[in-house]
Amino acid sequence: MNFFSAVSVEQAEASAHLPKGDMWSVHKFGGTCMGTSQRIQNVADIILRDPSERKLVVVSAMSKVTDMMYNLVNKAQSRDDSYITALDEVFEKHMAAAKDLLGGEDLARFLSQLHADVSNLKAMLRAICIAGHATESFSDFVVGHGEIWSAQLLSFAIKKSGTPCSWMDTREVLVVNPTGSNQVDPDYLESEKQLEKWFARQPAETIIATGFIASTPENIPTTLKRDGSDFSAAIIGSLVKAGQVTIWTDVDGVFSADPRKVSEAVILSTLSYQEAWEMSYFGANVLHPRTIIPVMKYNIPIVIRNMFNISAPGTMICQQPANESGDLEACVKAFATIDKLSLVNVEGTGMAGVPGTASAIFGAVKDVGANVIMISQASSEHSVCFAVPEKEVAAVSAALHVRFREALSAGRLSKVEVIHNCSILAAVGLKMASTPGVSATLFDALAKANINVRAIAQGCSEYNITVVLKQEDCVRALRAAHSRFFLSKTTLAVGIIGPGLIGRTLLNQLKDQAAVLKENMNIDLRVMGITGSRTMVLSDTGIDLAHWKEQLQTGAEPANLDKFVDHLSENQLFPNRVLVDCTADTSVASHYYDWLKKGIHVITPNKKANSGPADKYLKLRTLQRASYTHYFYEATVGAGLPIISTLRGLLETGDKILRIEGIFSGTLSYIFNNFEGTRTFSDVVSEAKEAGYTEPDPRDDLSGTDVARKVIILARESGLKLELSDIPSCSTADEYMQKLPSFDQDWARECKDAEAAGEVLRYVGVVDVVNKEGQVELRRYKKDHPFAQLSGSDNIIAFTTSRYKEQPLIVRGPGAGAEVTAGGVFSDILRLASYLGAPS
Ligand SMILES: NC(=O)c1ccc[n+]([C@@H]2O[C@H](COP(=O)([O-])OP(=O)(O)OC[C@H]3O[C@@H](n4cnc5c(N)ncnc54)[C@H](O)[C@@H]3O)[C@@H](O)[C@H]2O)c1
Ligand SMILES: N[C@@H](CCO)C(=O)O
Ligand code: NA
Repeated sequence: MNFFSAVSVEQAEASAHLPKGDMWSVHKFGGTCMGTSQRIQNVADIILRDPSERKLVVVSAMSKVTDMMYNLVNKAQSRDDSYITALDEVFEKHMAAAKDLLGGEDLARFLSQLHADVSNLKAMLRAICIAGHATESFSDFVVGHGEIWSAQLLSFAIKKSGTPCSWMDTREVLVVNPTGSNQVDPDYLESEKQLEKWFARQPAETIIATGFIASTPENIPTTLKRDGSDFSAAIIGSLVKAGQVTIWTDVDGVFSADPRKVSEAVILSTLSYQEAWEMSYFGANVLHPRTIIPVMKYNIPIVIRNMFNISAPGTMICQQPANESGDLEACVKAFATIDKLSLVNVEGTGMAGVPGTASAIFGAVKDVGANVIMISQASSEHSVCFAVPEKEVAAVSAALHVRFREALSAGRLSKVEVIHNCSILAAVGLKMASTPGVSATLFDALAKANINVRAIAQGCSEYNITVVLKQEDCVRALRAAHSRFFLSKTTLAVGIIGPGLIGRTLLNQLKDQAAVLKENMNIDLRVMGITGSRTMVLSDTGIDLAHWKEQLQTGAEPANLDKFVDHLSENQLFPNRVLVDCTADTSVASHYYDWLKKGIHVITPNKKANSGPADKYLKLRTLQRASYTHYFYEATVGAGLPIISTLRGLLETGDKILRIEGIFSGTLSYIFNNFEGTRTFSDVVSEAKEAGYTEPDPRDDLSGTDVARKVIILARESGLKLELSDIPSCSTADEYMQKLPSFDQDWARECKDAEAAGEVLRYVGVVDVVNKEGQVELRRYKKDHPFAQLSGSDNIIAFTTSRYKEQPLIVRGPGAGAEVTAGGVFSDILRLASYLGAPS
């Protein structure tokens, strides 16, 4: 019966990776899987569920047993008598497991064999103890018992259910030649012969084989050394031409990146043999490369599965990975990193065209026994750089200085330089070779996370692209690259400074919209910190925006802007970070330069930076233009109205700005539109403040300073180098405003005069690009003029340009207020997300 027809859909899906037909299905269970009697029983159940007709199961010793066995040998060698009690512990462990698992005759048979083995071992260890020395084969013989006992236990556990099952001592079958470097080479021909003999003696359809152990051609017990039982399974898989080799472990499969470093890492459903190779080189928890070779020859798929989560389908390693979509994202399978490296750079004009330089360099490296992790040389041949482990670099550097002493002193080589504290980030994927844009995307992701790449290597096989970076940047780089290829969503860590009117409105808008953005646009916005002038709250994963106010009151710590910024910039979860300055503070604005320099994007409605001293402003803009770090400030002029973006659009497409004229103050607009003499002036000003139109200090509005700042911002945007002090005295507005309430008659008369002329009074700002000046003044406009038609807090801005000469381009609408301003800031955040790669 096919077991899977009787089980859940989930388990049926799990069978998708099981081989079909009468081919052998090979399984391997490591020590952890065989850790307890219960686990051995679970292993038996998994085997019994495999519908394949022929099954060969390779097992390791129960967990910790191999170490216990080596310990026995070591004790005996050093003539420490406690090897006897240590052997008793090994015996007890297996006896207890057997008693749990088995009963009756099976138990008796296992125990009597265990007894016999243990007394043999005791005799052998005594001999070792007397000699004070164990040969390698002695020790291999002793240690191999762990596998023998676990294979026997499992085979009895399977037999218990009525399924015939034999166990195989692989020392009778696997023949290997030691290679000297703690490795062995299988002798496939000889092993195949031995295997045929074994089958002739013991035809069986379910076989439990010992992992790890083998024999030399002289029939001396040995082990597969560091490649262990995975290698046994792969060799046996290739000998029986298995339909599949399943490696059972305690993880769901191969991850797209180290899940301890990248919480969004995903399990890969397929990997090619070469990709698995690359990943294992980079220390991913995959198979040892040697394990892949035997099965690769016969195109036998290897499947990595989690025995503690049977419903997970695992990762299939095979020749032609299925379900490849061919898109950019599918080309990069995984990312891996290696830390603690140094780059060595050998440089000089005397290298170009001189054969033998590379050989001399790497000869010297080899002489000190250092391992070269990657090499890069551009075709100018003026420098060769390579990465070696940090602990080997001193010797390498010394050897190169000795080897090239003459060349260095003659100036043919200019330097042998060491760059410490480096890491490698590698993107792995077979299809990178045939897909344009992969490296561009990788480097783009790194650039956008403000990560500097020190060296690059990519062979033409293109299984991997390797970049060397500063070790401190490595995890962030890994996350930036991983999120670009795997999440395809733009993740942004946001820090909000100044949760006043605009700040808290923005936080509310973010709260209401975050889920929609995530769902529809793959934009993941996380507010990692909020700071006011007295307290701040920080979070590593994102503040709950429904409760930030309470947190800022109760769970908060004293505000500290440096700490706040460090918290955001040291955040490892999201590579893209943005500070949103919702204050009107000059000192906060003075930090933008440093933040941009750190790769933190800046968004603000605060006008102080852009209307402050011109040299500082220019320095800021120059830095920002030269980097991938963004600075957006749409809400500084006309709040949420598209003023800056309209101006930019005109300029960037080659239009010439002649004049920008407008009503830039929502507060003044409101006052002009509502002060009709029936209410007191201070009442109307209070209304404007109440409505959220005024600056934190309303005198900025009433004095005309706020308008002057906006004129400066637009003038600079248009290329004029103006200072705030270049705007002819703005005090007119202040004086006018002050007079306004007390000289009601004057005010009424002025209005009347204007009215009689068919005109109205308006407080306007002008950027006169032609004459390179800015003005702020009270003007009279005809009633049919667009500037005369405003209501509420409306702003209106007219751009006269070469293209819009007869009729200016006009933007009009509410130019102050919490919702529209916060909306303008929010849309800058989304503009940033789209610059960073969010879908449009
Ligand atoms: N109100 C509008 O319609 C409008 C429109 C466009 C632009 N803006 C600009 O938006 C900004 C905010 O305006 P608002 O009305 O929300 O002001 P607000 O006074 O209500 O809020 C400012 C907040 O910043 C905090 N703050 C001040 N200095 C700080 C510091 N050094 N560190 C941390 N927090 C600090 C204050 O405590 C306050 O909570 C201003 O720059 C303003 O010019 C406002
Ligand atoms: N206080 C400003 C807010 C918009 O910058 C105004 O009244 O226009
Ligand atoms: Na705006």
